[in-house]
Amino acid sequence: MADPPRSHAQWVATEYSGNASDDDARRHRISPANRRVTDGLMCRVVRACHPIIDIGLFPRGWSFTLAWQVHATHSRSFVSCLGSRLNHHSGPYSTPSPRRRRYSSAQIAPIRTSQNPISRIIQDQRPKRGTGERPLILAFGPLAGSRISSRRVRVLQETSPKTSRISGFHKLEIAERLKKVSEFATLDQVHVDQLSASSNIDAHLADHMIENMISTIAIPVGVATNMKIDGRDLLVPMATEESSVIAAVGNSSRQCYENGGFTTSMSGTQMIAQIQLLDLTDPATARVAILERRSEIEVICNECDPLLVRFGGGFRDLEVRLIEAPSGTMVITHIVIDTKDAMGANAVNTMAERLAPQLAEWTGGRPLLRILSNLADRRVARARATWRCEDIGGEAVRDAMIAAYEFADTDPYRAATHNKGIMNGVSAVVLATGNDTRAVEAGAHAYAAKDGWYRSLSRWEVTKNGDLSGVLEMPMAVGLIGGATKIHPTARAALAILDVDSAEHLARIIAAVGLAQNFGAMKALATDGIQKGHMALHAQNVAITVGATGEEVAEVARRLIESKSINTDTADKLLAEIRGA
Ligand SMILES: CC(C)(COP(=O)([O-])OP(=O)([O-])OC[C@H]1O[C@@H](n2cnc3c(N)ncnc32)[C@H](O)[C@@H]1OP(=O)([O-])[O-])[C@@H](O)C(=O)NCCC(=O)NCCSC(=O)C[C@@](C)(O)CC(=O)[O-]
Ligand SMILES: NC(=O)C1=CN([C@@H]2O[C@H](COP(=O)(O)OP(=O)(O)OC[C@H]3O[C@@H](n4cnc5c(N)ncnc54)[C@H](O)[C@@H]3O)[C@@H](O)[C@H]2O)C=CC1
Repeated sequence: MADPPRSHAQWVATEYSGNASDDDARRHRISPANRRVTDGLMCRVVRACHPIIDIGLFPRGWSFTLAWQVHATHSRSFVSCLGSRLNHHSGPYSTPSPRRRRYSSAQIAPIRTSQNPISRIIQDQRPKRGTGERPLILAFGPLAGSRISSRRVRVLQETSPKTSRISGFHKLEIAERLKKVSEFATLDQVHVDQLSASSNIDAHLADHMIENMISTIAIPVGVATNMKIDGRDLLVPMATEESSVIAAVGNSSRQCYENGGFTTSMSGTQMIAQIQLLDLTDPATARVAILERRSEIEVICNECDPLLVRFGGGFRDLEVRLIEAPSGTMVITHIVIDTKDAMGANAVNTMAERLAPQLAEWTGGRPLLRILSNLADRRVARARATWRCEDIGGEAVRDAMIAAYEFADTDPYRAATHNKGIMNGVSAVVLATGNDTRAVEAGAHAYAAKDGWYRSLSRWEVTKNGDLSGVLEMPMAVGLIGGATKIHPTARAALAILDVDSAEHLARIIAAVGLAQNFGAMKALATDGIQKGHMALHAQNVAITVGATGEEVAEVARRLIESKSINTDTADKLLAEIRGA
């Protein structure tokens, strides 16, 4: 077999034969079971032969031809080993039989095709006219598991061979990157224009914020009204793509506004970084040896970030835990750092990396991971509010909401959705202020499981006056310094609307929004159901989906709500009516 060319990708094919009867083979081609089997086979092959891309499976009679793309980076031995692996993995659709053909690696040969290898293979494998058989074409890699339509086949023919291996992509200008993406994905001009459009963040700033940047995506920012937090009236900016989220916060806050709104507090602004030590024969001794070095550790950590120390932050505490793992006992050191107005991930990661070699020297252990924990349980924001029974619709509503809460607190299936509702509010403020949504979300869900099972982040009770009281406590690692908070102009503007003077202040506001959101969703669910309010607001999106523009949007939405059938079919008809079609 010839070496694969070093400059471009090429297609290589081999043929597989099953020992199934012709009837079975015919069934193979049409049955979902076979689809699963062949998909499974190919998944394993793909895994085994990574980084192959674009594998096609083409039935011919009762045999299959596999074709895959080989790249310049693939060595001859790599290509050769494919054969044995494919043979090895071909079991699931072939029962043992002498009739089964097995292919040695030597029999795998590049298909000699000119410019259209895929089209050639497809033609080769197409059943004869008049047999009534339709070729089944399964694609893998970029088209994983899909049955390729003739249009997709055309696209494949036109664009293959294509590769995602683009060295130096990050060094290109934004426009050049976009051109490459557009060629790779054969984008229509309308998509290219959309991706090139400017937004309220300068493209060059965005290019510095992330890697391989080609565009920006604008998420609507709204403000929640009616919020009174710790006696102060606030408008809270929220960035979200979901309708009814901001309305719910305003509506919930309205209902407790006269009763004082929200009261908030916070446990502190401390973050934990973990350092993992392995290979210790005497982990208990190592643990104590580390604890003895507390003051040295404090110095090492604080020396990493004099600016943080100047702002009143720095080392606060030390914990050392022993974790039993299958490979032995791990010694896990926690450094607890007050990161003040920074979220603090970079700050504590630097300290953990600086400290790790010292821990190794003191204990003889092997340091491995050195990274913050997103379970920021030393940075818990709290919010509470009481809704007067008469302000929320009476005892029946209150009791229904308590029952809704109890469901969430005892059933993880419900708790996940309940907490998602809380995060609708939380993540929207976190995003609007340029903070790290994933960090806060990870912390929230880990905290929700802190008692050993996944439960509600909020607690709801009936007060002695018969009112409804809600409490939310959750880790809130957000900052005013660092990350995107200082550099994203929209985040800066959002922080200006909030007029917050510390990360703690911001975290407390976010907790209040989370509680308001939770109240709104629970009340809707326990009374009218979510669709009434949510879908009424979502109706505008449905109108836009079917092509309504300008004033048509509100009109189609209005008629959709009236019709009580908020879906695209109805919207289509209503739009046609409005346009007099
Ligand atoms: C949607 C509402 C607020 C309607 O509630 P409503 O009582 O019909 O509203 P209203 O028209 O009587 O207005 C009352 C107030 O709501 C606000 N409001 C009302 N409409 C707007 C609007 N267009 N834009 C901005 N604010 C609005 C506004 O504050 C207004 O006061 P006003 O300004 O008139 O003095 C209510 O039904 C609600 O809160 N529903 C819950 C919505 C929700 O949770 N959405 C999230 C998406 S669903 C989800 O993802 C989470 C979930 C539900 O699965 C979580 C879970 O399961 O727990
Ligand atoms: N698992 C995770 O959550 C991870 C998150 N990140 C990212 O880390 C970034 C946040 O890291 P940071 O350390 O906050 O950012 P940063 O390193 O940009 O800024 C923090 C630094 O700002 C200085 N500073 C100035 N004024 C300060 C004040 N008043 N209070 C506190 N520090 C002050 C301090 O030197 C401090 O170390 C986010 O972008 C996050 O997405 C990074 C790694 C992991």
